[in-house]
Amino acid sequence: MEEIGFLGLGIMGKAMSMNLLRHGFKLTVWNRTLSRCDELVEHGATIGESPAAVIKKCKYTIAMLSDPAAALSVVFEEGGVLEQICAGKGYIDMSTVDAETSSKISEAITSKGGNFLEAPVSGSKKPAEDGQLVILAAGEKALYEEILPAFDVLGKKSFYLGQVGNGAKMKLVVNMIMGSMMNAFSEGLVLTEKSGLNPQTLLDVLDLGAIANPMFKMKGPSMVQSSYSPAFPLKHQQKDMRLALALGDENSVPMPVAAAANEAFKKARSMGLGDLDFSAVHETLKATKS
Ligand SMILES: NC(=O)C1=CN([C@@H]2O[C@H](COP(=O)(O)OP(=O)(O)OC[C@H]3O[C@@H](n4cnc5c(N)ncnc54)[C@H](OP(=O)(O)O)[C@@H]3O)[C@@H](O)[C@H]2O)C=CC1
Ligand SMILES: O=CCCC(=O)O
Repeated sequence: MEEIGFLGLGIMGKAMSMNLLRHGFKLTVWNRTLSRCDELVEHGATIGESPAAVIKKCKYTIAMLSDPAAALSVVFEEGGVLEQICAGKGYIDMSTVDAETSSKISEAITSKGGNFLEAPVSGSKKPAEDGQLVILAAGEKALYEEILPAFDVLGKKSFYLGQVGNGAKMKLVVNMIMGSMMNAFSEGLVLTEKSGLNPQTLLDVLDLGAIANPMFKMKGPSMVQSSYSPAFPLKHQQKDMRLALALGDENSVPMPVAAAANEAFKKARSMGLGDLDFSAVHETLKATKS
């Protein structure tokens, strides 16, 4: 396949680009904090000095950026994607953003003749390292088909969901459910301890029943030990709750459970826990229930 550009080498972008390099893809990478490119260069990537320089060099460029503000700035600011995007080039934004942000980016790219696909992912650091993400793509179908060889390396399954915005919405619904579940799980763990039971026994019981799931299994033991090394930073989960609640607002869908979960994530941010794993919301519940 043609050389691929990659913008944004945070937790996910680094793991995804390492995986592409391991599978023989040629990559040109860019990150706002340029030193984060060094490890990728050691593994064979080339550095592009700006998003525009990456777009100029590569037929396809993937972005994995923190939030709507970052996704917009990489496209629209000086040295950004728009300066070099043109007919025959494809831009694939895999960041988790809202449909409005994605549509703005899509309109700008397509007005210059480029092709656009949004493709947020379900799955975190480890699935990104192992090529086990679930890809929620929407936008230009032809670009989806052209980029499938890369998606096949990055993920275990890709969904094509139709028009731009549908991938963003699906991703926000999934993360809204995940954030709500994390809060219910955390309350259960606190209640277990406060009522004199062993939280490890709760984990064993949950894992054998109807609500067993990979998130409880993976995060439970570290939450019991108050250990929150970031796989999915809490500040990004709160961003996703906020964007999902706005989607609920737009569609007149009452979401009292998600709204309460969002407040808990906001509280965690106010306690300085935003850069820890989203499971650190557990600390806020422990604090309020002691
Ligand atoms: N971590 C996870 O488990 C998952 C995350 N996601 C989503 O993927 C995206 C990336 O997440 P993750 O890798 O965890 O996040 P990180 O916080 O680790 O990385 C964020 C990236 O965005 C860049 N960035 C932030 N602001 C700007 C800006 N204004 N201009 C240019 N670049 C900017 C950062 O650059 P710099 O290094 O300079 O700060 C960094 O490369 C998010 O949208 C997140 O919601 C989706 C699935 C799972
Ligand atoms: O957006 C982050 C999702 C994390 C996960 O699916 O485990």
